[in-house]
Amino acid sequence: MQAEFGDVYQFWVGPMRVIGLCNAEDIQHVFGHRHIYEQGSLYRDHHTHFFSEAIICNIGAKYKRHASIILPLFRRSNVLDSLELINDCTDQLLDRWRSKNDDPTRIHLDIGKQCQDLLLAIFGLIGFDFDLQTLTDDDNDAKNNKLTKSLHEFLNIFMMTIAMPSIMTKIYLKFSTRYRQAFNIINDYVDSIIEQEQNKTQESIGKRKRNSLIASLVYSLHQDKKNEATKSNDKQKGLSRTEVLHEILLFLIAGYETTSCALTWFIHLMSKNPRVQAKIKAELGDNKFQRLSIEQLDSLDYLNCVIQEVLHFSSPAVSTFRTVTVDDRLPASGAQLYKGDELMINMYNLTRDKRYWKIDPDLFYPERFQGDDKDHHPYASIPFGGGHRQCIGQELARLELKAITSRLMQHVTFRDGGPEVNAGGHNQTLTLMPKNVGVIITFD
Ligand code: HEM
Repeated sequence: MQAEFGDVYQFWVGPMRVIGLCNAEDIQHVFGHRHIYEQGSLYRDHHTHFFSEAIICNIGAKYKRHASIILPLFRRSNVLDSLELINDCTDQLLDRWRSKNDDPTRIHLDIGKQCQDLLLAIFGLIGFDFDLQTLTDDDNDAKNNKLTKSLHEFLNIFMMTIAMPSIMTKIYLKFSTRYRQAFNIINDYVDSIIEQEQNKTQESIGKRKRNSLIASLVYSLHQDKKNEATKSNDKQKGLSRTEVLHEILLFLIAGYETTSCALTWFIHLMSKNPRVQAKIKAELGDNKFQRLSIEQLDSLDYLNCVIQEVLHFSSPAVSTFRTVTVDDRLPASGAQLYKGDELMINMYNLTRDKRYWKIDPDLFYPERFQGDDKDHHPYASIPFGGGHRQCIGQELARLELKAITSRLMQHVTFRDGGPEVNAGGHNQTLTLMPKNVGVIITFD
């Protein structure tokens, strides 16, 4: 669309005017003015079909109530405590690979699923103190596949219904047995997660509520449901059971899908770029197998650039939305916006826009962030969005990616499985997932 219509173009979704934005200057303005630009209603409306009470669908007082409970848990200081757990789970994945290492030429075609299993296991434990058993179970075990398959099904239906009018989505979800089955399985897991937490003493929940998502959610459950329901959103405190359920459902999906997508890209890109892999291993130096501390991870500058480049080169999220709440004019393009307009912020286009990158943006080249592109426009690479509705989980995602990739690079080398099976390309689901990934895993 940008190639044909320029940096700012419009189209209509029913009666709603949607404006596509592709220039960093206007996008910076949008993200910098939270009183004018609110969470996109196209974004919210669709999510509402799946978890209407979760933070992603909320604005105003309701958003603030949910944010006050959830946001503090995802600050960097809280997230850092999860390092050991991330290492434990990564070691489990390495053990799984080791146990299948009988044939050193085997091409692994299920890297995407392996990454999802890992990230789900990690998020289950970090977010919910709950072992989702996606790593401990054997590949063919029905139980393991049940949850990952149901989450997949849920996401596929989420994507399939994106282009449908709202009423059609409603009808589809009401009558689809595929959706019902997936939803019921996920719901059973969510119920078990809540039940496990509720079985703990109030004292224990109270103590952990500052650094455990599930303890915080369960601690905030309304004691007097009827009384709370009569209050307006700005007077209410805590969350209803449905709100807790929807938050868990949202986080179960948001907590693994995007990060596992980035990790799958990392593995694919490493297999295609032995030079980059060798440089990461050289940076790890003598720290061959020992677990790294936060300080050691922070000192890995080159790996940091690689992760930045993976998120930049193959940004898991391609766009996000904002709704205009007051008439405004965009500073760079001069486009006039009116209350009720919807903005589509094209994050992916920015990453490929030659105006913002001195080194060819179509090249996977981590060194760009150490050299010519070090001082790039701050809004030319925004994998986590921006402004007050930017990604809640970005500190956790960055820690996960750095801890997992450094641990993998301490133990294995990824090699190209061949031009066809490892051809890359992408499938657009909720994220931009790599399509053909086939790598050989060699233990160093
Ligand atoms: C590489 C990993 C990730 C990427 C690329 C990513 C990307 C994004 C993007 C682009 C947005 C929209 C931001 C905006 O509109 O400005 C978003 C929102 C969100 N993300 Fe992430 N995300 C990642 C990981 C996570 C994780 C690990 C979690 C959970 C722990 C998470 C939870 C959320 C939530 C709850 C929102 C909605 C925020 C709101 O509505 O205020 N994300 N993410």
